[in-house]
Amino acid sequence: MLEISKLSIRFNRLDRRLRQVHTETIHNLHLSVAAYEILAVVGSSGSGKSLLAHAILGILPNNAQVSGTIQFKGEELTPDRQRRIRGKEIALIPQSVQYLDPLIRVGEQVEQSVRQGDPVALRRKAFNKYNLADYVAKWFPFQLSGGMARKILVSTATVSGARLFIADEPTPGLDTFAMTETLNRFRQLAEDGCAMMLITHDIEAALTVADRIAVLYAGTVVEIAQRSDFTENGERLRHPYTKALWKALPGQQFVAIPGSQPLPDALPKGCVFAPRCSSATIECEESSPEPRTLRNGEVRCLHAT
Ligand SMILES: Nc1ncnc2c1ncn2[C@@H]1O[C@H](COP(=O)(O)OP(=O)(O)OP(=O)(O)O)[C@@H](O)[C@H]1O
Ligand code: NI
Repeated sequence: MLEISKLSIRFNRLDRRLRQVHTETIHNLHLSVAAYEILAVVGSSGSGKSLLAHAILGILPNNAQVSGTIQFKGEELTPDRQRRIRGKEIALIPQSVQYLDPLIRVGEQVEQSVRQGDPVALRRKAFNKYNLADYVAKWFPFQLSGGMARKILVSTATVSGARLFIADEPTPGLDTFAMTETLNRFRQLAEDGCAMMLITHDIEAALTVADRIAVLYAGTVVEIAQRSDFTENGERLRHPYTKALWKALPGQQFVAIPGSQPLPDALPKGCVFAPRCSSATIECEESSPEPRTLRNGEVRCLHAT
């Protein structure tokens, strides 16, 4: 349903001496999501998750320069097409609850995004699925708790009848029940034939529902793995960063890797992970590896086997 290839995003700005400087925040990124599938995109803060979501929807800031191609249902997503199908065929569940209009009652906001069918009935059904009382529909966003506001954002997207959903960190602020409800709702949508992209830094949540996991690091996808690859010591994982993420989980060895993700304006020349990688060689420092297929997944590492 969605096919992204060679996506790069650069920001142009003027420096203190009024010279144009470019920072590349997403580099040569490849990704696809199919109908009936939940693809999780995991990565730490600043790895480019929200920018990726905004690029797909065509809502990047004006000073962003995009290259590469994004296809939706086999056809290129041009800015014009993005405008036409945004909120209709492709729905965003945004990261920030500030996307709710503060002056419109929340029930009405959900109803406004219905394209087909009875808006009130569909809104009621969505509220019902989420244990939101019907009177909440009359509330304004400021009256909602953080978790309720998230449920409203998810409801707004799900009543739209979209086929591709992009959920940017949909679970923070939700209690365990509400989180399970949300993730089950995504599973249901996938079973109905939708394509779901679940963006999160919570790898454990991702592993409870996703079919495949794309790991984002410093603006590029370093690995695409199957959920079943996250097992035992992580021998089935392909990239050293993914293995480190897996080992860092509380249920595993709970050991963090030293160092931090490089910032977009201080990227290493070669592999983005080389400075933190214990198996890095001179080749890794010299050139950035291209993504390649490996054991039913993808990896961007010279030494992965
Ligand atoms: N408008 C902008 N101009 C310049 N750089 C930007 C802009 N928006 C984002 N960036 C940079 O792009 C990088 C990726 O940002 P992004 O918001 O996509 O991260 P993220 O993975 O969603 O992080 P988080 O988990 O904190 O939401 C960051 O280094 C950020 O500083
Ligand atoms: Ni984000």
